[in-house]
Amino acid sequence: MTSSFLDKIREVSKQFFAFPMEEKQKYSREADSIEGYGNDMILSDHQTVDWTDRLYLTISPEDQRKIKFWPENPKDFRETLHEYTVKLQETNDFLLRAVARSLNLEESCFLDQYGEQPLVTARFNFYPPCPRPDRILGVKPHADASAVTFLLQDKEVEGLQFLKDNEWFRVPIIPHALLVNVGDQVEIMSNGIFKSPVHRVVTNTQRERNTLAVFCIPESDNEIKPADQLISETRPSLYKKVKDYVSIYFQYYQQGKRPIEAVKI
Ligand SMILES: O=C(O)CCC(=O)C(=O)O
Ligand SMILES: [Fe+2]
Repeated sequence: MTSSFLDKIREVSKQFFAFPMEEKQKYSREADSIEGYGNDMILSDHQTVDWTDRLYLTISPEDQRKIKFWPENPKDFRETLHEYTVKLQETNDFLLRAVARSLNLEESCFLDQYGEQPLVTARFNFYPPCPRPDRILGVKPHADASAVTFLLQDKEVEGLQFLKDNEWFRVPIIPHALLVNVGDQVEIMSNGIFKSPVHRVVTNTQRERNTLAVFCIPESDNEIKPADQLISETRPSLYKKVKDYVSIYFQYYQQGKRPIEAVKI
């Protein structure tokens, strides 16, 4: 992907969030559904709400797209998103084959667990300036439910941080790079060799921030599990077999718990 193409995606997402509220609200999500434009979903009385506007869209399988939520403006939004995610799916496949090879496994052993019809979703994140960054997060600490996440960061404004050894580390801006994040499902499939890291987004008082996360997720009917070759007497299976991990995930996430704990043995 060329850097001008990455800039183009940033541009269309910025343009969308810059429209007046009436325009964006044409794509508003329904109260109990994640898909569409809106704020953080409220799933629990105990949750903290993230300081963010989002546009959440299903990309693949194509027959599951809800096109009524895909912005008509800017004019090239739909086409650009489609083109971007086609490329990302190729990147996802390439990457998972390489990861398998790096562990001396059959090349397709992770990809096979995606099933015939993997799910690809996109989350456009818009973080407005926030009066109380000392108390309010753009996204609360979480690890991703996906197998793999591709994040296109803002070119000018930082905000993402990863947790390691109880300390938060900031992610620098590399304008022409995508950040690839291992999600919980690769942690499970790799029997914990690849860890799904906890991350959060901090806010700032001065500048808005735009990012786009694309999540690659195994088909929900497909069972995922640690690859057989990664289980041995010395390294037993650390995770249960699981279907539709994303549903389990959401129940835990909004209560501030780590969903992967639910599938650990
Ligand atoms: O906006 C970011 O930098 C990260 C967003 C994120 O973690 C997510 O959408 O899962
Ligand atoms: Fe995330």
